Amino acid sequence: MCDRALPGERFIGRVTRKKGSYAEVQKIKTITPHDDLVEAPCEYASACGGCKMQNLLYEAQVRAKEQQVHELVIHVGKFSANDPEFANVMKPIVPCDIQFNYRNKMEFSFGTQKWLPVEEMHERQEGVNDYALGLHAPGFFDKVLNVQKCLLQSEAGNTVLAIVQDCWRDPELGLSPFCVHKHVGFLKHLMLRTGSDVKTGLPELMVNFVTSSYKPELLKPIVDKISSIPEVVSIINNVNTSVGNTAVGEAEYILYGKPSISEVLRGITFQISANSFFQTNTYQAEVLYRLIEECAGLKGDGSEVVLDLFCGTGTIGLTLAKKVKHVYGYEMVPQAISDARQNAEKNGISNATFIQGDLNKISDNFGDQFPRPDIVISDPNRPGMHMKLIKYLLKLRAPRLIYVSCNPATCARDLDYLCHGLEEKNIKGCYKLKSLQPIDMFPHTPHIECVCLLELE
Ligand SMILES: C[S@@+](CC[C@H](N)C(=O)[O-])C[C@H]1O[C@@H](n2cnc3c(N)ncnc32)[C@H](O)[C@@H]1O
Repeated sequence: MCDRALPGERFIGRVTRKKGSYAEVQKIKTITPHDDLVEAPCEYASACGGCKMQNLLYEAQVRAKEQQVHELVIHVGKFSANDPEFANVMKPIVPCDIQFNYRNKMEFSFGTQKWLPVEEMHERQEGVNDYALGLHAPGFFDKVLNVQKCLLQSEAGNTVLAIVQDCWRDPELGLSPFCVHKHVGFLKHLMLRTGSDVKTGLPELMVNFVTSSYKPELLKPIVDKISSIPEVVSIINNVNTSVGNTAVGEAEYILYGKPSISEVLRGITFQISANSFFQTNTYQAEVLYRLIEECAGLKGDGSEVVLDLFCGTGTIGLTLAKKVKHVYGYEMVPQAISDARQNAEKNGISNATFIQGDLNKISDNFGDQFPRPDIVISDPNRPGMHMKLIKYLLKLRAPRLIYVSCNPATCARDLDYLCHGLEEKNIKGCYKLKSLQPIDMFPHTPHIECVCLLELE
């Protein structure tokens, strides 16, 4: 593993960590650059931890992602490339047609220590504050790269960011960034979410200030400025009094406008509140959900039961609900469950039930609340599925299982358990991998999404 090394590039590196056949390498000098090297359009690309592949031609980015999925499926998933069916199973990656302004959510941090590249260190002045608003420098929880603009977020998001950048350091406002070492200061994060007005289709924006205490009078001057932007329909204040620096607050206040924004996916309208999960690339989520529906192979006669695991705000299940008998969704975050129920109601969907629960801690009676599903959709976050859930699914033996994953490494591991079992734990696999479709949801970043179809053997 080497940060910022491009696939195919030849370079000199220093091994910084080694364990068995795994090594971490720090790049020192490029010998032969990658053939598809391009100039990154973003001025922060070389320092920001987000777009690590922006200096690689987009076509080469997706080729590299596809290759990575292939290798993981073979080495971690233990599927054989010599199997004549393997080539049919592995589908070519679906690229994203929109490579900039695609993110509907950005979380910027306020920091007391601005991160500067070595060549700009001399600009630092004694006694002058070093405050920053932007993205964490890779590997530093306390240093923030100051950014004026992010090419991945919406234009409206960049307008708000520019206004906040313009005024938040003004001493007259009395605002201070939260210091992660001393645990003092007020402003923790600025979260920007973009949705779209259901009637007009125009962008609508939620601005969420995460602060260490509730002092609306301190935010009022900034709130007054940004609420004048027509796209801004919601300004929220999440208060997080803990010493931790997460963006989720224990209390939420509305400073302006609505408590949530909306977005339309596959004809269904979704309400999105400040802390609920929603696919971050709306354009490509439309493509992803179409692929999931194709994999589901629904009969369309309203006879099938779908179990939607890790359902978030119910998006996948709700887009299928009109064609099936019933959807049962499971999710850990109570706010997401409440959004899912409201989303069902607002769209006139009465055949969907959403249940809050931790899928890492399922008990022996898990499953008593729903009939045996015809189709299971599982969309866990990066750590993948807990062994308890995998054992449950192997016992449940639903005819079709669609595994949606944002981490091909844990996806390959879980596919191995589901298809090949785990001998040392006496677990027998019972599924056959029918197709694995990588899809690029996040151009310029190393992230890869996969949709896998498994059928009962
Ligand atoms: C990748 S998201 C998928 C959300 C949804 N399927 C969608 O497409 O919008 C994963 C979801 O799993 C939820 N989650 C994470 N760990 C969980 C757990 N242990 N039990 C239940 N839900 C969990 C997260 O809150 C998040 O909403």
